[in-house]
Amino acid sequence: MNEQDLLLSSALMADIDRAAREELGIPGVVLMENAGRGAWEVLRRVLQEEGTTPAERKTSPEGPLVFCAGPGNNGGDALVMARWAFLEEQFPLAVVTSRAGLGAAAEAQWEILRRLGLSRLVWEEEPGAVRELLGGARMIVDGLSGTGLSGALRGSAAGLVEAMNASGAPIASVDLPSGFRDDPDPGDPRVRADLTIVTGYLKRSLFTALGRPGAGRIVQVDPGFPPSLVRAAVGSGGSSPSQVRLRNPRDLTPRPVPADAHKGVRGKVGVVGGAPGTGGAPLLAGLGALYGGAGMVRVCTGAAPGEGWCDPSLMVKADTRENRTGILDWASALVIGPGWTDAGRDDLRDLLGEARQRSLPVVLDAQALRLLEPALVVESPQVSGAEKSGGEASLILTPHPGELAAMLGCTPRDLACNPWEALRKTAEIYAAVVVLKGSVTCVADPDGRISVFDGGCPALATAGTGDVLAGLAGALCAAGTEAAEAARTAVALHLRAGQRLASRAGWFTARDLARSLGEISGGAP
Ligand SMILES: NC(=O)C1=CN([C@@H]2O[C@H](COP(=O)(O)OP(=O)(O)OC[C@H]3O[C@@H](n4cnc5c(N)ncnc54)[C@H](OP(=O)(O)O)[C@@H]3O)[C@@H](O)[C@H]2O)[C@@H](O)CC1
Ligand SMILES: [K+]
Repeated sequence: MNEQDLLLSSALMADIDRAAREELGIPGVVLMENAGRGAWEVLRRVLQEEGTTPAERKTSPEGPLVFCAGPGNNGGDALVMARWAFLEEQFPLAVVTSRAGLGAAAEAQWEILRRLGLSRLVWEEEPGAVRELLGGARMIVDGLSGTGLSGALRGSAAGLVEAMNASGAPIASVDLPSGFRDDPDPGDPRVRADLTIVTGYLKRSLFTALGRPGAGRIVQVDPGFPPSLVRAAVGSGGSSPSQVRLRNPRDLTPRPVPADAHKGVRGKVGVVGGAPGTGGAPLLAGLGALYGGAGMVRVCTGAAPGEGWCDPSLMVKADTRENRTGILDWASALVIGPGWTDAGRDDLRDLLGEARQRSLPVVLDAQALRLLEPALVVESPQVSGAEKSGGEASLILTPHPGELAAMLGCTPRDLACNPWEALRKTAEIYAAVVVLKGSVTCVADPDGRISVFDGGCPALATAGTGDVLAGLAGALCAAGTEAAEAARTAVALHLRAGQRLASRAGWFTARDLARSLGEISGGAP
């Protein structure tokens, strides 16, 4: 399976599944066998690894693997897994189905198990016995629903999901944690999985703010889809608007700096922000830029002199009209917004306009995103990118979900459920690169591509880390990297620095993060 990093909607995955069967004539039972056997091999490896079960789950080492199957092909996959587990004779196991009547493919798989001598419990008929079984499971395999779910899980399956979550046993979901769908509601019943074994391509619902915490570790198996099908479905060019890809942070590194590069050629970053009480933010952005390789950083701050002072390497000036003009003439990229509040709003809008006129790359962060008002209505068809963007200069927006929601007139909850179209439209309409920050961070290009970065850690969600990111993106732009690549590289380096610090030192501050960034972007091993 090529294109392994593509994130697809469940609906598109179901289309590809159908095309494999109907257009290419690959029997569904073959795909199911490949999916189920591959998923079992993943699960067996996980069971054999030491300490893979999360501490908060109770494990019953001698307990059975409980395979829970729904009526569809997702249930069929789980029953194929049960067969391979049974044939290996290593693990005690039990089978549960949500209801007695199954669809044809799942029924065929159950019939094989029945003839092999296995029995099953039916949730609808014996809920008490099923609860008891689940409570003593070594691991629950969740095959209630996958890409075929329509609407929120209802009826017996919803009840079984609740019982699985309440059991306290670890859960491995097949393809998707049951209940996941393309357009979910936060209140949907859904499995909270420790491991998700994806059959086929990765699904977008796993990488939203709502979905990611409930998917656990994500592993892919290939049921044998011809890659031509997915290429035909999403477009083989790099700019298809429907392309959402998972990126490995290790694949993105800053451009090498020549050994003789002096500070003048490594880029000059100007930071404008700060207000009384939030003086640390622009300085942290400045540090992010310095540790990201900028040769020089100037900060214009509206905070009181000395407030948040953190490093003598930063050239700090008061935020006056004169100093702003000076920074415009001097900088090779600007970061506008860290720690800024509303004071002098028109002035700052002028600064943004002037920077854009001069084709100076700009990173717009925090409250300064409001300079892009009037509020954008995402659906608004009459607003073209050219009218809104005001030129070709590169613009990077770095909102958190609350800030993006305010720009779009939606709620953070909407973005948590399904951010893809909102992100794509925002990038297109502003002709900007949009970095939506979170435990999963997404970078949307104006041409419609979205890069997804997984693996955020709680320590990265600490005050000031976003300022460091904005400064780093500014440094990469100042060094001549194109805006989208600069934003993606900044997110990747920021994530790696955070992961590295968290594994070494646990909690950390934004200032520590900036330093760690220096090690990584400077090429320390
Ligand atoms: N693509 C691939 O790579 C391959 C796909 N494969 C696998 O197939 C999976 C897709 O299978 P699928 O299409 O049969 O649907 P699935 O996810 O089992 O769930 C739907 C079932 O649940 C039911 N149901 C529906 N809505 C409901 C609701 N709101 N509340 C309650 N119940 C609801 C509905 O039954 P109904 O109630 O309509 O009788 C239906 O039977 C996919 O995720 C992957 O695991 C592999 O085998 C091969 C390679
Ligand atoms: K499932």
